[in-house]
Amino acid sequence: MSEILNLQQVAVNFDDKSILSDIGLQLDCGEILGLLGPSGCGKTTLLNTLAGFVTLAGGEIRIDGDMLISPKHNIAPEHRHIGMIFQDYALFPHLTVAQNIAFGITKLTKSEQKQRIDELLELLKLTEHSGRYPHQLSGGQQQRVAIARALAPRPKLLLLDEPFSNIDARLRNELMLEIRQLLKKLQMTAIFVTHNKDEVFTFADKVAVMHQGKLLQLGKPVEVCQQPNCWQVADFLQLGSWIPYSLSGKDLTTAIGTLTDITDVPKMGENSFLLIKPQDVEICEDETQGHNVTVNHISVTEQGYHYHLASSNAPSQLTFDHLSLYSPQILALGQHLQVTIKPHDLLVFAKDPHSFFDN
Ligand SMILES: Nc1ncnc2c1ncn2[C@@H]1O[C@H](COP(=O)(O)OP(=O)(O)OP(=O)(O)O)[C@@H](O)[C@H]1O
Repeated sequence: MSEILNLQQVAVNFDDKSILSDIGLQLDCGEILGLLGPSGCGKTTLLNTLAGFVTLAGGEIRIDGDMLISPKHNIAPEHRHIGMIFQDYALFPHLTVAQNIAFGITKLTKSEQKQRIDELLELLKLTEHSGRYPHQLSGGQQQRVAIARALAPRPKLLLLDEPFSNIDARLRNELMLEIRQLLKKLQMTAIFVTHNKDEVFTFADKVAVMHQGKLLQLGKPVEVCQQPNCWQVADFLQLGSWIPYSLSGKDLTTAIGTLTDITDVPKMGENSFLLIKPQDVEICEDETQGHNVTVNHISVTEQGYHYHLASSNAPSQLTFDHLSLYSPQILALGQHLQVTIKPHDLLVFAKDPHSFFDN
């Protein structure tokens, strides 16, 4: 598959302050990338840099192989063949749906314009709304118009800044699936920004997790979930709970049990914690064993209950106050119980004292 986008060591500064540094990523034709990360990490700045609204301080961007953008060689936004969809859609309020879509294709002949507009109206199920103004449309319909307008000039890359944040939760999933199918049908390469990990898993082929202007991890959603490469990625994606542990030979001990004969013994560094995913914890049915945790919060989920557990009776260096357990079983607040860790591939990370989730 041909490469549409290649970024090497991209850097951006605002007022001499580094906002993006050492960003490298590649996208093949038709791939959809979800950009994820905490507020202020630089997601929108990266989209604006690709679109040409922000200039590079370092590195290079290559679009479709032959277009090279670097600090010494800038290319104006209108010549980059990139379509952008803003969070508030930025439709022209005084233009109809059809006129909004026509905005970027005025160089085509009138009949070519009409053919392209009709095609897009049909593709985005807007035909019956073509004469309406943006204020006469729902949020979802306005978003379709924004997508149609961005697709009209046949861009090589589509950028979407939080495309689903203004859509009510009930329609969001349906719309995400529909737009994903549309982009796939058109073999359109796209990058979208989101705060929501569920959107990434529904909409993206690849996920890029950013933190403080850097790209921490890039990969398929399933890879990033199963093998997060650092504490920030695992924690931002809320992959599990962090509990302390101690190591003795091949035995790894926690407040909820010891895993023996660990072959891949994780190195214990300062501030290292074990990541426990909800599927790694199970309740021991044998009540004669006593208890090692207490239920200190309960929330209801579609599948059952989400319990927050705190360790009880553990030596002080192994205590924890938050371990997630999902179960259909009904437990009471304050109830003591015994849980164990199922043997699994251990994920151990050092906690960064300055990371965003500590604030
Ligand atoms: N025009 C600007 N001038 C100076 N600093 C800016 C400018 N635009 C953004 N920044 C700073 O750059 C950093 C990254 O901002 P950006 O909007 O790209 O983050 P983001 O990840 O998209 O955040 P959010 O998720 O909240 O939209 C922030 O610290 C922000 O304050």
